[in-house]
Amino acid sequence: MSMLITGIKELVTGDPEVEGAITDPLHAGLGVLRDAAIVIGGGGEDSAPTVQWVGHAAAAPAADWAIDLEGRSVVPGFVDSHSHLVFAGDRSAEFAARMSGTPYDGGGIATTVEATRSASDPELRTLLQHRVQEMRAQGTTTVEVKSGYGLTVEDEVRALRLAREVTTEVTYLGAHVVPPDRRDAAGRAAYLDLVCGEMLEACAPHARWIDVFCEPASPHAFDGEESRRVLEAGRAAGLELRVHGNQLSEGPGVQLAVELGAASVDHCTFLSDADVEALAGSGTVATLLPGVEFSTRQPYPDARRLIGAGAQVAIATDCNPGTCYSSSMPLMIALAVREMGMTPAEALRAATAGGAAALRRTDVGRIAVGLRADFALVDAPSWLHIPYRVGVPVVRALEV
Ligand SMILES: N=CN[C@@H](CCC(=O)O)C(=O)O
Ligand SMILES: [Zn+2]
Repeated sequence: MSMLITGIKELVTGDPEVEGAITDPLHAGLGVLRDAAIVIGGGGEDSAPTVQWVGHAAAAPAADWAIDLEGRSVVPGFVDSHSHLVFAGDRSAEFAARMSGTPYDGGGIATTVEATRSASDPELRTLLQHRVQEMRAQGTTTVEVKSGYGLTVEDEVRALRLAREVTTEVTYLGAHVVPPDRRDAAGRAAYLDLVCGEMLEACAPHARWIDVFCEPASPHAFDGEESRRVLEAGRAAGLELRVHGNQLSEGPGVQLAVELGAASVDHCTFLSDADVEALAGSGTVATLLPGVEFSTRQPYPDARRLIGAGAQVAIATDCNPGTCYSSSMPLMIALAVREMGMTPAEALRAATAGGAAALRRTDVGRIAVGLRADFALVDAPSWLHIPYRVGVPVVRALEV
């Protein structure tokens, strides 16, 4: 069975080469078709429908069924390549303190670890499912989910098992922080042994990725050498690499990520010229998390400097209880445009194809023949309404 989706005022394909795409600078890199249609087909119990045809509505082939979007717009489903959705507890008071000047240093993570360990599986599952639904309701169709609020073998495995119920993009983050009861030198060394040994062995079968919070400026996180050890152990266990780097200060995270061939280094708030240069010539995506800067009152990363140098950029929510409790990719797009100087087209691309690159995925982030039918519906005549109508729920995942 095939279905024709027609009445699309603007269709963002993400393929700049698509025939008939608008060529002006406002739409650069997006492959936008006006008055467009899509035909999807296939799919069944175990597989999603795929795109069979994309083009101007006037040239659309017949299909078994048709739906008319009556002048709304369609974009690729957002790819949120960085989130920490498996947690319990509340840290709103920490947010309030930051708004009146208390700096973020990662110390609050311990509060979430305690609450998460105390929650039952059904409680955590319900919280996780609710957050994923919240994301879909705002246009996100692919999400990466990290562990990192368990910090024992059992609790990290549990977080990964739960994450695997909602996504294939599961990340082992035992190296989020050193647990508070292990902060002396011996305890720290023993925790690192655990993260790279028994905990890794138990977690690797449940994850695709390994991540580390590389931040020498935080007493809770890991320095360059510790991070290298974590990443190399993860790689030896068959995991692919991603890094939290350069969030609170210039540091070794970016260089390490590039050197080890990580798919992405995330935050990139404080970068040296050498960091920018390294990213520009690399296969490592710079993932920017503007909601973190919003919620921690930090300066925003310099997206123009990265884009100008030729680095590949993604944006993601980092949805977590500490630095950014927002699941909204539309808000991240708006912040990227308003606060980081990205054009609307660059921001939308970073939230779709950029996120896909950060997850090394070629099957999402674009709308093209042969790819999964993975779309978000914009209740407006133009995709530009995503940042333009900031705070208004104009975009949601399109269920087909
Ligand atoms: N910086 C490290 N981890 C998270 C924050 C976690 C938390 O504060 O609970 C982040 O990406 O910002
Ligand atoms: Zn994070």
